[in-house]
Amino acid sequence: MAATIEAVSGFAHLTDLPCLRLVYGQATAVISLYGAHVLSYQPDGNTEVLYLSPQARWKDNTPIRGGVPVCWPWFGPAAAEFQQPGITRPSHGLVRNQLWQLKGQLTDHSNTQVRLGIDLPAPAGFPSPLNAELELTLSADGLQIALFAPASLQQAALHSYFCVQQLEQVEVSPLAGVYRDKVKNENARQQQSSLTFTEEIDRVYVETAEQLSVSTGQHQLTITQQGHDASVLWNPWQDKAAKLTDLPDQGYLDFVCVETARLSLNNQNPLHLVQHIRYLGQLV
Ligand SMILES: O=P(O)(O)OC[C@H]1O[C@H](O)[C@H](O)[C@@H](O)[C@@H]1O
Repeated sequence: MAATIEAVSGFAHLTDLPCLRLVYGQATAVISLYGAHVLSYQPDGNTEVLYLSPQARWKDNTPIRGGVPVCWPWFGPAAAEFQQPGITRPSHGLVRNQLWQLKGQLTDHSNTQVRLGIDLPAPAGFPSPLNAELELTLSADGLQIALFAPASLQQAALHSYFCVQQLEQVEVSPLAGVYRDKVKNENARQQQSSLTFTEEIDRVYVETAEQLSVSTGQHQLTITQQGHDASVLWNPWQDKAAKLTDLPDQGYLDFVCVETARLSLNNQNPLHLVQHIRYLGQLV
């Protein structure tokens, strides 16, 4: 069983991007040191599970559009608790556009694993420096992404973009119950157990399950989550996609985001947020 880790320069059109390529048997994954951002997961050597925008950029502090962005220590626009007068806080925290360091690597008969870390000086208004680690594990059982940080006021999300073949056939389940609808700016309740995509979707499901199934139209995935208190489901649809300069106008047809998130500001325990992606093969 091949199990290797190799430093590579560049992935897809993102030339010069410092990356690590993990191999375990037939499965491969690529993670960029910029953002500790997983860019690719191919469970069988030729099926790509993650979407990467062909217009994604990484220079000039731009976060990469696609893959699995790491949102930390806040999610979305910074809540009042993270604000400081006179300082503009970027969307989704501070680490999507930072270079992380390789802290450890391991290959053995059961998996291929890397650990990246980041240490940032205390931003204005924060009581102490910020540090986090991301562990990526590729095995016969799938790809696991785990984000760790010490106890503090924080939010986090593993903001995965999944490739889809036919958006109108995509279903994510179970996703019933209460959700925050960020498009309509209201709270709502979903009766049916699966979500389909027929309009702009930006929803925070707070009664989310430990395991979600994603049917992409051609493939079946399961997403197992730990340490989360919400799942965020996102597709920008036509009008918003047209405004995103790092996404082709029709790019919204090619992905859905299923994000494992910890959003409650009341929870100040250490962060241990996990998303485990399993590819179950082609739909028959
Ligand atoms: O454009 P970005 O900062 O990467 O954010 C992309 C999207 O991320 C999440 O899904 C949020 O819920 C959306 O409101 C946001 O539009």
